[in-house]
Amino acid sequence: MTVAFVKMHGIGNDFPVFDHTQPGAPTIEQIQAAAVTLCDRRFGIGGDGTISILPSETADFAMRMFNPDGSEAEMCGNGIRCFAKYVYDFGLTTKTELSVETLAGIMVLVLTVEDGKVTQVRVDMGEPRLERAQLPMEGPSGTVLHEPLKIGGELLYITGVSMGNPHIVFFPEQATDELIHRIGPQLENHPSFPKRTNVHAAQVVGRDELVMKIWERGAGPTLACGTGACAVGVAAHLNGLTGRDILIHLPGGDLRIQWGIDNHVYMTGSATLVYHGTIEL
Ligand SMILES: N[C@@H](CCC[C@H](N)C(=O)O)C(=O)O
Repeated sequence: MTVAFVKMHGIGNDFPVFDHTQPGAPTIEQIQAAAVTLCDRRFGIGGDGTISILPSETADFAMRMFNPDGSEAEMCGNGIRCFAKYVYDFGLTTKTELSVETLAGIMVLVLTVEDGKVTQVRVDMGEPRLERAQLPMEGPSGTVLHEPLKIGGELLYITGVSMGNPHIVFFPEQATDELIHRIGPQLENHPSFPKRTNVHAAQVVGRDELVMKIWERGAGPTLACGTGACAVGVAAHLNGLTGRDILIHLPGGDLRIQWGIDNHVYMTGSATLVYHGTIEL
């Protein structure tokens, strides 16, 4: 079967995007079964996960996301901005405020349109979930705030934030590639996390600015993680390191993260179309 897709990215976090609203589109089960190959950078299209656009009974659209290891993620922050650009730019909607059903709940998106194309998307990512059981992480009830954890003889102080998907954040003096490549896989697969976890090393630059390095569950090191940037923003404020409105420099670009007094986290950033293609499934 020949399947149409577009390749998109949100500050370097890249995805083959499949539109299941079109006649002749693959089923979601076919994309799930093929996710490992589709995301392979040598044997497939290549990507940090697949994004699927589906109809919804409770929102304007529904989104599903599969990681390069074939596991399904509850939510994808960079992916949902690409999703918004696709549905507007390709005429699936004329709305500039959209609701999108995800496994982490319904997200509300506000699109900035210039010359008929979406350039920026602001996403209401909902409330951060701070209870240990909501991550989930083994251990006593309560939050996971600046909690000591030994990883391979190294003592880390971790903060746990779920944005519907699990994130562990720590704050080294220098957030280097070497550090995240070493710590990331150990924390992702640590027995404390029954659903594994995304991992972020965040370096404070100022009260409203951070640099972060990323290790994604099911994907490894990536150039950006939108839900991860939200988790870093929340964790930094909870640890008294920043205010509630911050600019985060990720390896692939910048995201603005605002943790509102309504307790919702707002993420603003770009989305880019790279190319159209077809592939044999
Ligand atoms: N890149 C994403 C997150 C994708 C899912 C993640 N790997 C997980 O398994 O939770 C983002 O931009 O949020």
